[in-house]
Amino acid sequence: MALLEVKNLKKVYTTRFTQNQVQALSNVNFSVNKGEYVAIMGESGSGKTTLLNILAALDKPTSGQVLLHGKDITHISEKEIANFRREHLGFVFQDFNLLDNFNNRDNIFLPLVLSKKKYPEMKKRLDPIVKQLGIENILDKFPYEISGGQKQRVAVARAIITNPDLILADEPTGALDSKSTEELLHLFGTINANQQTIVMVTHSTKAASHASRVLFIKDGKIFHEIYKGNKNLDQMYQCISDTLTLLATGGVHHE
Ligand SMILES: Nc1ncnc2c1ncn2[C@@H]1O[C@H](COP(=O)(O)OP(=O)(O)OP(=O)(O)O)[C@@H](O)[C@H]1O
Repeated sequence: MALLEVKNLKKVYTTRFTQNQVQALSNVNFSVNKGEYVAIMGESGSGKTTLLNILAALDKPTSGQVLLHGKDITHISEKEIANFRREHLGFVFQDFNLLDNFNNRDNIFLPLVLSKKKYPEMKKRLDPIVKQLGIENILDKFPYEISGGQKQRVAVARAIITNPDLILADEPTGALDSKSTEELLHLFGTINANQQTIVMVTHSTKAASHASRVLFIKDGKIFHEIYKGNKNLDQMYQCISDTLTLLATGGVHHE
């Protein structure tokens, strides 16, 4: 069974002042298996953020279903939703979303503290992760004392420490320089090789070429998908670029 199933997803926004209807997603269908690394691409306004917000249970669709392990997350009550997110999802954002009043260790511990885990359990989980991410020597520092690349590593540690079913990443390389981007993509590759499922929204062809599959959204619909298969990074990059050109020129994709 797929880990994540998105079925006939539709989202219509009603604008606040003019009451106009905007169809942000129409009939989106796809599924993600455990251990997959899926990138979602599309032009500005195509519906990526809307989709990610619904997958993150931050917003409700107008109709359709999002099943995680077969459970429809669009019907979780407001009371349960924070717990659900903490237990099942990990988040990595473009702007890191770390708390400046907490040192990096406590930022990483935060989801476990909120889940009322005991300190020995938290420490047991932290040790291998900080080693893997190479952030042992910055744990006592505060987010404002470290670089963007290091902040994103702390954010990744916070995302994976709960062993989430799914990591949702929103433009994770958007604020990073090229060296930190390389490091983060390498890191995502490593955690994905450990069977961590990742769904990442990105504008970066380079970032997307590391994924095992790329979904392209156009006008709120899935326009095309590319599987990495045996392609190397350069071939994947080229395939993605070609599809983006097709998208931008308004082309219709033919299988
Ligand atoms: N709260 C809202 N109210 C009304 N319309 C909205 C709202 N949020 C998004 N939209 C519209 O829905 C469509 C999809 O927007 P969305 O933010 O999902 O696109 P996106 O692909 O994430 O864009 P970007 O890459 O620029 O972030 C757009 O036409 C946008 O103007």
